Amino acid sequence: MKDLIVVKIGGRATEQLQTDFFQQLADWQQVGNQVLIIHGGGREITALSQQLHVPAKKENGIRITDLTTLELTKMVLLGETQPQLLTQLFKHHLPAIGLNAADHHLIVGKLLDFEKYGYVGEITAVNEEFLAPLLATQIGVLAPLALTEHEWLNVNADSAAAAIASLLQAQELYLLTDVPGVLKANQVLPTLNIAQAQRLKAAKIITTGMQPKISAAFQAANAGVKHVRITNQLSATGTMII
Ligand SMILES: Nc1ncnc2c1ncn2[C@@H]1O[C@H](COP(=O)(O)OP(=O)(O)O)[C@@H](O)[C@H]1O
Ligand SMILES: CC(=O)N[C@@H](CCC(=O)OP(=O)(O)O)C(=O)O
Repeated sequence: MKDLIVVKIGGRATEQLQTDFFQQLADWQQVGNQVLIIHGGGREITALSQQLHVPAKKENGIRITDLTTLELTKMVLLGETQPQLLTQLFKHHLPAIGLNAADHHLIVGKLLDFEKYGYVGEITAVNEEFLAPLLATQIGVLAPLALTEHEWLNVNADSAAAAIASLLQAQELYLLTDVPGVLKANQVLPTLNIAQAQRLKAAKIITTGMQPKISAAFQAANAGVKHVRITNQLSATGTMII
C-alpha cells in the first residue's frame, strides 16, 4: 500500500494528543493517504496488573506474558486504550474503525520465545485484502495483538507497527512516544544509524522501552519503509532513522 502511513502511539502519548495531531490525520486523509494507527497501552497494563496484584515484569522492554497477563492485556488494549483513542478521533470528526487481530484473521503471529517471554508474539502476516478497503474511507485503529491458529499473543506495539508497516510496504512509520526523540545528554539526535544505535545501547544511553522501539525502527527501515521517525509530535522531525 504505497500511500499508507503507519502511526504507533504509546499508551501515555494517547492521553496527551493535541489538536495538531488530529489536523495532520485529517490533512493526510484529504490528500489520499491511508492511515493506520497501532496503539500501545503498556503503562495501563502495568497499572491494572498492580491493582489486581498480578506481577508485572518486562525484559528488554517486552512484557513477560503468562495466561493471566494475556487476558489482562486484551482487556486493557481492547476495553480501555482503543475505545479511548476512538472517542478522541470521533470528537475531532475523523472517521475511524477499531480493529483487532481476530477480525477476519487480520493479524497473524507466531511465538517469539515461549521459554523467555511466554505468550508474546511477532507478526508474520496481515490480511491486506480485508484491511485495504477499510482504510480507503477511514482511519484504522489496531491493538498490538496477534493470533496463531489457536491462541492470542501479546505483541510489543513498536514491533507490531514496524512489522505491519513492513508487510504492507508503508510509505512512512511514525513511532510517537513521550519523549521528543532519541536522547543523548538531553539532546534529541536528529538522525540515527545502526552503528550509532549499537554504541548507544552498549553505553546504556538507549535503555528500557527505547530498545524495542529502536529495533523496530531499523526493522522497518531495512524492510523498505522510506521514512521512519521517533518523535512526540507528527509535526516534529524527532529522530530520523537512516
Ligand atoms: N536514549 C533514550 N532517549 C529517549 N528515551 C529513552 C532513551 N533510553 C530510554 N528511554 C526511555 O524510553 C521511554 C520511551 O519508551 P516507552 O516508555 O516504552 O514508551 P511508549 O509507551 O511510548 O512505547 C522514554 O520515556 C524514556 O524513559
Ligand atoms: C509484548 C509486549 O511487551 N506487549 C506490550 C503491548 C503494549 C505496548 O507495547 O504498549 P506501549 O507502546 O504503550 O508500551 C505490553 O504488554 O506492554
